[in-house]
Amino acid sequence: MESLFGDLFDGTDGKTVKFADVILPVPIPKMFTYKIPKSLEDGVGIGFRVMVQFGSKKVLTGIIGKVHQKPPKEYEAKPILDVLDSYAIVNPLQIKFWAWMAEYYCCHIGEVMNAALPSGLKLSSESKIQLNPTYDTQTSPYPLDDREDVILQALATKSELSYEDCEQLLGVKSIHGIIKSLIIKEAIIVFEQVKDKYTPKVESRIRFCQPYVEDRKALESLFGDLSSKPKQEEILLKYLQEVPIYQNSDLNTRGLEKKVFADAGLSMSSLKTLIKNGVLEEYKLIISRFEEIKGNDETVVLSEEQNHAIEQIKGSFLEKQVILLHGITGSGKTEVYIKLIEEALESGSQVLLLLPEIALTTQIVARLQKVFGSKMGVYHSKHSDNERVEVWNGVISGKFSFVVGVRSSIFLPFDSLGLVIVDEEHESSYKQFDPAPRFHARDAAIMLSWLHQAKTLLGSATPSFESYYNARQKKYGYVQLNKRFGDAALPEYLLSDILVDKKKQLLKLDFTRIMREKIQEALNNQEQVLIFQNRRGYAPYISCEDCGWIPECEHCDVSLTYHQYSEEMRCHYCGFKEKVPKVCPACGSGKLAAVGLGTERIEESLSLLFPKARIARMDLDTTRSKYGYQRILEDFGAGNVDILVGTQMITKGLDFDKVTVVGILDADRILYFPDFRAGERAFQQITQVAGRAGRREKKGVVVVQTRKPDHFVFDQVIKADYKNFYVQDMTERQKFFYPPFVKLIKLSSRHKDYKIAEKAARHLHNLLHEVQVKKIMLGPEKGLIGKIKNQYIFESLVKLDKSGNAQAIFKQELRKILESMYANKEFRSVRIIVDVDPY
Ligand SMILES: Nc1ncnc2c1ncn2[C@@H]1O[C@H](COP(=O)(O)OP(=O)(O)OP(=O)(O)O)[C@@H](O)[C@H]1O
Ligand SMILES: [Zn+2]
Repeated sequence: MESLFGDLFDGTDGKTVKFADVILPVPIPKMFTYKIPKSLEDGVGIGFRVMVQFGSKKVLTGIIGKVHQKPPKEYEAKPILDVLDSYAIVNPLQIKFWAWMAEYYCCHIGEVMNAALPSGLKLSSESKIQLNPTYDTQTSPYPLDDREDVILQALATKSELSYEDCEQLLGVKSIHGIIKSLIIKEAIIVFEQVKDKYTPKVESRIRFCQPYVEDRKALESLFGDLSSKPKQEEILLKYLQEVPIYQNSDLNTRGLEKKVFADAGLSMSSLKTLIKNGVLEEYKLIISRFEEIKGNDETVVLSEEQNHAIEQIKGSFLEKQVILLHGITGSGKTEVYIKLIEEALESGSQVLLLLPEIALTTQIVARLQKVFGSKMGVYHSKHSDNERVEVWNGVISGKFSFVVGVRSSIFLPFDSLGLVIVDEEHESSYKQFDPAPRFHARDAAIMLSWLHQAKTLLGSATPSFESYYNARQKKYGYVQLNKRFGDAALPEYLLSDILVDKKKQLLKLDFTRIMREKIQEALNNQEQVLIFQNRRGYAPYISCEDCGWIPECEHCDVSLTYHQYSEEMRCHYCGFKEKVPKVCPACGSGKLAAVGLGTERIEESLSLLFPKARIARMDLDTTRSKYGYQRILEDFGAGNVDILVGTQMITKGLDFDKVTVVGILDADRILYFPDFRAGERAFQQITQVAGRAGRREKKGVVVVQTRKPDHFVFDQVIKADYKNFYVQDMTERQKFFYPPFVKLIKLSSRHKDYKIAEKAARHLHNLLHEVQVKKIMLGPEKGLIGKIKNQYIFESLVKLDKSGNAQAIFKQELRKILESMYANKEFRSVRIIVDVDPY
């Protein structure tokens, strides 16, 4: 073992040894210190991926978060085994950002790293075995059994075997027992082989061998030689036609895609001969997965309002870091963003535009691509892992100075952001609920932007109340766009009372008379209709008309949703599926009926009510494929569909000129949601769907079906009186201690044993109660859904005072309490989930 002295000083030059704190993908809330071996010292720094030994058996890959000269106190640092990169794939600003996120959202920095890196950059390691060089069959005190012998013999000829190889070799399902025995007998050694998961896309290309490029005479005589071989001649002529090296010999370097020859119907065997004879050569080129797109300078003339808003924004940015752009639906916010993005790019900064869900905003992306072309990277979940790595690397190399993306794009390796825009900033899809980090991308983006000393613009027609509150408190700047672009009018609302129509027997297949009339009118005029219902499947549930039995998920505390198309009932929480029973399992009655409305059922009803109309549906079930959304929206945009039924997916940012009627089938579902933000969400959702109607010359109509037409939310939505609604709602929130007046933290304890889950929740609650800061604590009680995937859930809610350092103290204590709980044998198997800002 090395002496302490030898640990600090390496070799004879007396220089201090360097250490690296490495972020590892393990659920332990800290970084781990390793020694940087002299041989690697020049090749590493913050942001490099390294391999290290973790524990006694495992080899893990992590990222260096810090380099320093302090050896760890509690343990002796092991050396870094290897460095995987020749440049830092993560920059110091990102590490700062990760650290902030772990701190704020009370999670581990390793979890943040996991969320941040595209999986193509994460390394997978695979366990392999090799012969232990010190092992000798003759002298070993432990005899091997037959199966162990087979493995050892195989290792004598092959230097390594994977677990899978061994399983195949012996024809067994699980090899672990045998491997363990071989390790104990010291016959083999297990090691991890790291595989880099990203594979660049390569293209086969053809070009002339250099002598023919340099020497024109050689080329001419070559054609002479080939005059009796027309097929080979054809190939060369095709090449020269596409790559005129006579005019510019440099062109040969890039050559021609091999596929071109095949596409032209030329002989592939002649091509092979030319390569064999040293005339042409084949080589591989790494190419981008993204098509080259040229921006065109299509000039849009901004309206007076838009210009005015831009001036105000620029003025306000002189004083404020964050500005809220409150522009009504259809007011033309996109063009305002474009102008600001152009200016930021011209000044040499990077720009990030966040959208709630790219797949749904294909329209905006298409518009932006026209302006910014290949400067713009697009980053979202429907991209493959390899495509994501290319965007990541493109940001590092400078290829993409502007990125449009969903919430995970805040993790891209930007180093000089100048502007961050968050479009539809009120959208709940910016919040990541599971797994940790449970962050809100808008809030995190503001922090990111601050770290870069950049500006943030939040845009929405229906701002979140937090952002509006911050604007009214003058913490944010505030700019409005109060008119629709091109003088389009806001739509008219018609409230249609479901109960009245029911009584008068005017309700047909869940559609009220007014709703049916308005749809018919639109169809007669060759206009389009959007129908909104935030529930997919056929019906929320099935019920027995005789005994009231309702089928429930075996693993979760929820009823199963009926999907008629596949004739099954599914759990939307865990994916559990079951065929619909023929008779009620409780009472044997055959009267099982579907209750409630899902998008599938609405689609069916519409086809019965309007047999001539072309109807499409857009929800999670119809958009699972990569281009699912795009296809439906393109079809709708091209006028191939008259009525589009959908969930909240159809509310976001859609801009279609022929939509004149929007129908909301069951507004009460939106109104009565058990959450302190129910009112705010209802106002936002109704205004947003409605905002899809009448975005051009013709005024739109919004038909809202409800059992409560005099609910106060409707009144405010119709008057488009955002401010008044906000003021009323805020009075309530202040009275009952809800955000933005307090900070909310939700803690849930999950366990498969009901009693243990409950006990842990109580224990945690009591410990937190002791923390000496101003707060209110609720619970612990059974979660709104008491069981998910066989885990019972108990929740506590903490309302923290926002002033002073209550938050910091509380989070610090919380961390200690969690550690003590994990150290407690009784609660070790309980999953405790901390959710900061759980909304
Ligand atoms: N200066 C302009 N010149 C021509 N067309 C414009 C201009 N500004 C906006 N438009 C058009 O007006 C329509 C509405 O604009 P946009 O989609 O940007 O609205 P928005 O503010 O994002 O609305 P929402 O919040 O409803 O998504 C679009 O069709 C857009 O192309
Ligand atoms: Zn379930």
